[in-house]
Amino acid sequence: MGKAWKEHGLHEGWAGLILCMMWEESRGTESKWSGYLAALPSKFDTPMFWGEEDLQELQGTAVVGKIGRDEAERNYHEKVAPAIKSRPDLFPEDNLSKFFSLERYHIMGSRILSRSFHVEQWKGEHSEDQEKDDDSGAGNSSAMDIDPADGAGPAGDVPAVENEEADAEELHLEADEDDEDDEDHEDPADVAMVPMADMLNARFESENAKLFYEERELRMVSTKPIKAGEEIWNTYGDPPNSDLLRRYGHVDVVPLRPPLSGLGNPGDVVEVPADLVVSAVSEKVKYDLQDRVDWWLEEADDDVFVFHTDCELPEEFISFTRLLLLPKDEWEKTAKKSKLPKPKVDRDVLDVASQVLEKRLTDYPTTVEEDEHLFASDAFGRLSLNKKHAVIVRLGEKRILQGALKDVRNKLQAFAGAAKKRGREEDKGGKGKKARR
Ligand SMILES: C[S@@+](CC[C@H](N)C(=O)[O-])C[C@H]1O[C@@H](n2cnc3c(N)ncnc32)[C@H](O)[C@@H]1O
Repeated sequence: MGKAWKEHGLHEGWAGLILCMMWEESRGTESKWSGYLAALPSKFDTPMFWGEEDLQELQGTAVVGKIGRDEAERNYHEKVAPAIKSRPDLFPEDNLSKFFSLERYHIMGSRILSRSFHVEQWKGEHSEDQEKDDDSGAGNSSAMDIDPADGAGPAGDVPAVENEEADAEELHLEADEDDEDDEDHEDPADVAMVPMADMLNARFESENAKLFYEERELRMVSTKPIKAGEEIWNTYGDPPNSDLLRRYGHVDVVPLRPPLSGLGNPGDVVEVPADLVVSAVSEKVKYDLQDRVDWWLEEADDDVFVFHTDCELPEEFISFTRLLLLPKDEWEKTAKKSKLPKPKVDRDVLDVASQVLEKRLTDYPTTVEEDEHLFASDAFGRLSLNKKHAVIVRLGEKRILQGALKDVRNKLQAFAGAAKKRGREEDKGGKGKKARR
């Protein structure tokens, strides 16, 4: 890897890959990728390109904090623009506004975000052609040519394919990865554009084809019989709608499963920050919670709890809430043993959970009832695509919160009912004894 490449920080994150793609595009038909690049879209429905008014509609959802526009622009100004300026031989002045603008940078970034594959470590030898490419300087590199550092393992089960493919690895679209820690920390060698393989759409649990690669060959293989005229679906890892929208600009709307009903994405999630639990508990107890919080972050490292469409309280959420509620002596014992509290719900945990869920629901500008009503109305059909997507994403999150809240309230009622019954029995028992005395 060239020294200058590293000095400009182009070896980390996506900036270098984006610059390569912009450079290839600037070469027009001289680039061996020109046909491919010309077939890629330049318009995206992802929130990266939304105006302020549409973004407001996503308030409260996991999308808002993850768009990464500022970070991308910082990379452009701090890494890419200085690199471009330093090599007028590669990036001539009259090409700059057409091919190397900030706008083109965002477009290339979005092409990668929506179309790249996460590749396995390249174990084969480089062919002569590849070596030539590698040697020809920063602008001629590509993700497939770079020696990867630590390759990611294949995702999921390898479906039964013909014998000769037994050793093939699955190549999965980037969304399979938990990209919480964002693209900027990614090793660019793990990210590859794969022309043709990126033609396929995906829908929740609809996959009937998968991409495999052997040492020198990529193969898209059907994994189920596909009738003539049927769509061939790849998988993007069935992410929640918040991620589908952020990365691809579309959402999944299919039948939901109990306890939820209606249409949405069964892969949806909602994030609940641990801070909300700390606030709710601190209203109930007099002691300081900081030691417990610090201990939790050391031991479990979860500052956000992820709720799924089963609407259950996540085990980590219960364990953390119990930790904060432990009497002093038990907390000291727990800290000594370095063992997280068992995820067992009791009245106090449910009380806290109900407060937390109610509070989390107020992060959204509209209520779940308002969105359900809008989603089912004719007015929904008249909304712009962005607004429709925003309603579907935030409704999906709110349904989980509401489902979890309903379950918590039912359990609280059951506790209250059981306590009343116990009280009545004790009363009866007490009176009985008195009477006997
Ligand atoms: C890997 S590409 C798939 C090929 C794409 N259809 C194309 O024509 O270039 C991913 C993009 O396809 C579109 N897409 C994939 N699955 C979709 C779906 N279920 N509904 C709507 N759009 C979808 C989204 O725009 C997404 O950004």
